[in-house]
Formats: sequence, structure tokens, C-alpha cells
Amino acid sequence: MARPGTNCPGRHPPGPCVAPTPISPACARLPFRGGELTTPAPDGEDSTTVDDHGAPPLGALPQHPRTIPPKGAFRDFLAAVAPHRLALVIVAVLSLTATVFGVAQPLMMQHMIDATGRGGDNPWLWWLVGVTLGEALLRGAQSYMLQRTGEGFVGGLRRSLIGHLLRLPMRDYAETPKGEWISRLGSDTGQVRTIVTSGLFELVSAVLMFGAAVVLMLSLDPLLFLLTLAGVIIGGAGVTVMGARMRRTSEVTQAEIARMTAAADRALSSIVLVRSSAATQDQAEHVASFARRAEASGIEMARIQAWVQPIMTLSIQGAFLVVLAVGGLRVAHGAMTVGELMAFIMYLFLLVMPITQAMGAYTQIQLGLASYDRIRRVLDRPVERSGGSSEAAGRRQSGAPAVVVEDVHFRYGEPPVLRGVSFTVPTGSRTAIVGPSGAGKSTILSLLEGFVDPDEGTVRCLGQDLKHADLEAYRRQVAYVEQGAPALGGSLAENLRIAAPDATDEDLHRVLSAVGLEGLVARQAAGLQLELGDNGAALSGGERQRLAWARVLLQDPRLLLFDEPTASVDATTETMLSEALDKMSRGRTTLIVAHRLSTVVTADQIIVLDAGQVQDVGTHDELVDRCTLYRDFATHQMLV
Ligand SMILES: Nc1ncnc2c1ncn2[C@@H]1O[C@H](COP(=O)(O)OP(=O)(O)OP(=O)(O)O)[C@@H](O)[C@H]1O
Repeated sequence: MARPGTNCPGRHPPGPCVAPTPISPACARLPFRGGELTTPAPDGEDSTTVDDHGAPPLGALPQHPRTIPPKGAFRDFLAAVAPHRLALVIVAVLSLTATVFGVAQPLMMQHMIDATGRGGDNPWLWWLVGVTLGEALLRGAQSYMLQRTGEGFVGGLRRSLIGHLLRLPMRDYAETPKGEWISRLGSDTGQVRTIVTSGLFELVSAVLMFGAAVVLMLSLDPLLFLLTLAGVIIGGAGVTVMGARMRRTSEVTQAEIARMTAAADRALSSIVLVRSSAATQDQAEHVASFARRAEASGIEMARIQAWVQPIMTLSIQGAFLVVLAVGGLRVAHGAMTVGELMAFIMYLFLLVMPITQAMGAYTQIQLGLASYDRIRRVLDRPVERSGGSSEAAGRRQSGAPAVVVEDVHFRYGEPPVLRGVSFTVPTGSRTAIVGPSGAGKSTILSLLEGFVDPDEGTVRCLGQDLKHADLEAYRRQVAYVEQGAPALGGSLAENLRIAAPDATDEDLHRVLSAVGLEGLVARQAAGLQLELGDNGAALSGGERQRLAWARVLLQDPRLLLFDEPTASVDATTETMLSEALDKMSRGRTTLIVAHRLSTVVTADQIIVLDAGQVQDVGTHDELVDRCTLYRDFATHQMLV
């Protein structure tokens, strides 16, 4: 994997093999680095990128999420929920019936009061009890159906998203901060869920409720209705003005919270770098600065709400008092009955409630649609190709090379990383690639794994052109041990079975002992269930590396790709691993990228790569004789 600033153009004189020159500090930084995240530094600042071995780079903070959905998002959303339309129709029927029951209650109340005044039988009381109960039950059923549908819809969305996120081309992971992908899966899907579970239906039922209340109030007493309307308009205008400010402030609060979370995530995931750089206080301040801004805009929100509350209360109370006073007079003059007045007052509250409900629902829908749009943009991204030809190696001519790289050119950006690289790896041989840092060695392994495609030229492995190969099937025959040998969070057994799900406990013990890790299992009560922590943090670098080797032993691959396989082990372990490698590579094709030449001096061939070009190919002895760059390496490592 890449190290910082090692692709400086013009760093080496062109031409044949020459000694490595020091790294230029002015080297350009590129936005994509294999398997690691880098984001452009803010203007005027230098960005930092470090390999998997060391501390990860502290990425720039993601932009705060848009809260306004683009045009067409609602249409797309409706198309996506279409498979759930039967459930939604049932919910709509339940909701409509519950609303009818709801708006019927004041009318029944009116009849009940008037009938009580007249004396005699009063069946309206029972009607009222029945309708109130009925509404409660219908609302319960509606809520259950809605939650169920929401969960079903979002569950499906999450499943597609997970499948998609894990199949994106490798470059995509480097271009976008991981937190971004994760927030699509977490907060965005949650936000989308609220469109289904509350937003849409609250809006619809608020509109229905409002419309019904208006019609019934008008039919009960048009004069009182006009007075009420005046109060509602005054209150509504105030709330609308304040609502716009609330929305803007809420966006700011959300943005600050998102920045705070991203900054905390960035600092926590680079905690070793932060602590060792004595930057804890700075980072804490940095995260706290977003928290302070979120707090300030939260307080601003409280200030606005402090205005909204009295406006709402005054307009509702005012309308209520006016209705009570004018209504009382009209009752006294016989223009309306007491029951009608009571019913009218109940409708007054039914009229106001939906206004606030609709405003909240509208905001929820907007936020949900913006989230849905972000999810859709991930789902629209092409994934790494699957399928293709899975030509079995059996179809290859016997004796054909396992790997043929022909005139490959590749670039992440500028400058190109590989320039006309060609080499072959005979089947069953052990080949090493050596060269200065940044020469393009790990990039070659990425090409051989099919993580990236060459811009020009061809890469044929195990008899297939990787551009057209079924990568999943191909990778089952290839073991790749990354630089730094990262481990998966989880147990030791899970880490081993990732490549061989059917391996028995005996198999696991066998490979662990082959790489000298049996002591680790024996020492721990948890045995194979030993938890390795985040990224295998509970293991030393050397143990992680040996674990990666144990995984390879389980996998039984035909092609072995190693990137710096002994970078973090001591001399004794290196000797032990070399023996294991000898056993492992017997009958298999092995390609090793190494800085430590002691690992590769016995290789059948060594490819010397410099500045993206093959400088020479030969055995250790041949290269010591004729390649200046290789001889310098060997001399520095006291191998000549
Ligand atoms: N994902 C990436 N995005 C952009 N540039 C990259 C990326 N990965 C590697 N590079 C650049 O490509 C060049 C070759 O990197 P590569 O990791 O292949 O070198 P290497 O020879 O393996 O180096 P090392 O020995 O330090 O691991 C480097 O200049 C590096 O900065």
C-alpha cells in the first residue's frame, strides 16, 4: 500500500535502474489511495496520507447533508414504495375511517347535550362512547400497519444498500469517507422510514381533519366560523414566519451535529495518532467547537419557539374566548343550541391541531426525501462487475504462465503509476517484486486481484483476462495478504473462517500452529472465540500478520499474493514464516512484494520496479551483478 508522497514526478532520472532518491516533500497528493481514505485538504493546507501500517489520515469533514430534496425525489420515492401499495391502501382506509369517527364525535356530543336538555332517552351517549372507542382501535390498527409497512420498506432498502455498499468498485471506498457510507445505512434509512410511518399519513390525515372541521364549522355557524378563521389566519401567519426561521435554524443545528459526529469519529478512529501527537486537547476543542455551535443554534431554536408558543396560544385562546363570548350571546338569543356551541368549540381544536401536525409532517417528508435521494444516489452507482467468464484453469495449456501482465498502464490521477509494465510469472514459481516506496508494487497486486482495471494493456491470471473474468470465482483461487495484514473485528475463529467458512476447529488449530499462534489460543480461556477487537487491535502487528498467513493456509489457493508479508515480525518469526512460506508455496504460484530482500533472495525471479516501470528481472545473483538499484538495496540490507 502507498506511503505518503512517494509518486513525485521526476523524482528519478528516467532510464535504467538507478539508486533510490529521497522523497520530495512537494509530491502531489491524489484523492484516491488503495483501500485508504484521503480527502483533499482545506485550501492552503497540506493533506496527510499514511499507509495502513501507521496511522490513517485524518480526513476532511463531510459536507453537511442537504435537507431540501431535489425535483423528482417524491416521484422516485412513490415508485419505490409501490410494492407496498396494498398495505398502504389498507392504512389509508383505516385512517380515513378513524378521521370520520374523529370528526363525528363533536356532532354526537352536540346531539347528546341537546338530548340531555330535552330529557328522556339519550342513545347519543352510547354512540359517542362507541365512536370514541372505534376511533382509538382504528388508530391503533393504522399505527401497527403503518409501522409494519415502514419497517418492511426500510428493511428492503437497507438490504439493497448493504449488498450495494459491499460491492462498489474499490476506488469508491477511497474516494468517499467511510462515515458517509455508514450514515446512508443508519440515519438516512431511519429518516426515510419516517416518511412512511408518520410523514405521509400525518399530512394526509391533517388535511382531511382540517377540511372536515372547516365544513362542519361552516354548517354549524358561519358567523362564528369567520371569527375563528380570523384568529387562525393571524396565528397561522405568525407561525409560518417563525416556521421558516425554525427550519433554517434546525438545518444549521443538524449540520453542526453532523460535523461534530464526523469530527469525533475522525479523532476516535485515529486515536493513536491523536494521542501520540499530543493533540488530544486540540482535537477535543475541535470537536467541542461544533458542539458549541450546535448548542448555540439549539438555543436560537428555543428563542424562536418561545415566540411560536405564545403566538399559537394567544391565537387559539383568543379564538376560543371570542367563540365562547359570541357563541354564548347567540345561544342566549336562541340562534344556536348549547350542544352546537360545544360541538363548534371541539371543532375549533380539531382545526388548529392539524395545522401544526401538517407543518411537522411536511418537514419530515422533506428531510426523508432528501435522505432517500442520498440513498438512491448510492444505489445508482455501478457496482464491481460480477459474473463474466469463469474459465477454469484446467482449460489452460499446461505450462502456461500463471500471470501475464502485458504493457500495462495505470493511473489514479496524475502522474501515471504504472507505465508499460510487462512481466510473466511461471506457474508454480516464486516471484518477488521489489523497488522503492511508491514505485507501484502494491498497485500491481491490486491489478492482479482485479480491484482496479488497467487503463491500457492486459492482465491475465490463471488463464483469464481479468477484465472479463468472474472476479468472485477467480478470487476464490487467490489468496491476498495485504500490507499491514488488517484483521476483521470479531473472534479469532471468525477471522479465520472468513476465507474458509466450512473449516473445522481442528483445521483452525492446525493452521494456527503452523504459523506459531497456537500459544495465543492456549493462553486464553476463550480459545478460538477470543475477541480480537476493532481491526484486530488486541493483536500485535506480528500476530496479525501471522493470522493472515493462517488464513491463507486454510484457503488453499492456487495463486498467492503477499504485500510485505514479514514487515512486522521479528527475525525468529521471519525464519519460521519463511519455512511456512516454503511449504505453502510448494505447487502454487507465489508473488511477493517485499522491502526486506531476505524474504525473497531465494525467489525464482525478482522483478525490480521503479517509478512505474520494470527496470530488470532476474535472480538475486543476476540482479546484484547488473542492476544498480537492486545492488544498492542488497548492500543496504547487508546481503552483498
Ligand atoms: N488509492 C490511491 N489513490 C491515489 N494514488 C495512489 C493510491 N494508491 C497508491 N497511490 C499512489 O500510487 C503510487 C504507487 O503506490 P503503491 O502503493 O503501488 O506503491 P508501492 O510501491 O507499493 O509503495 P510502498 O512500497 O511504499 O508500499 C504512489 O505514488 C501512491 O501515492
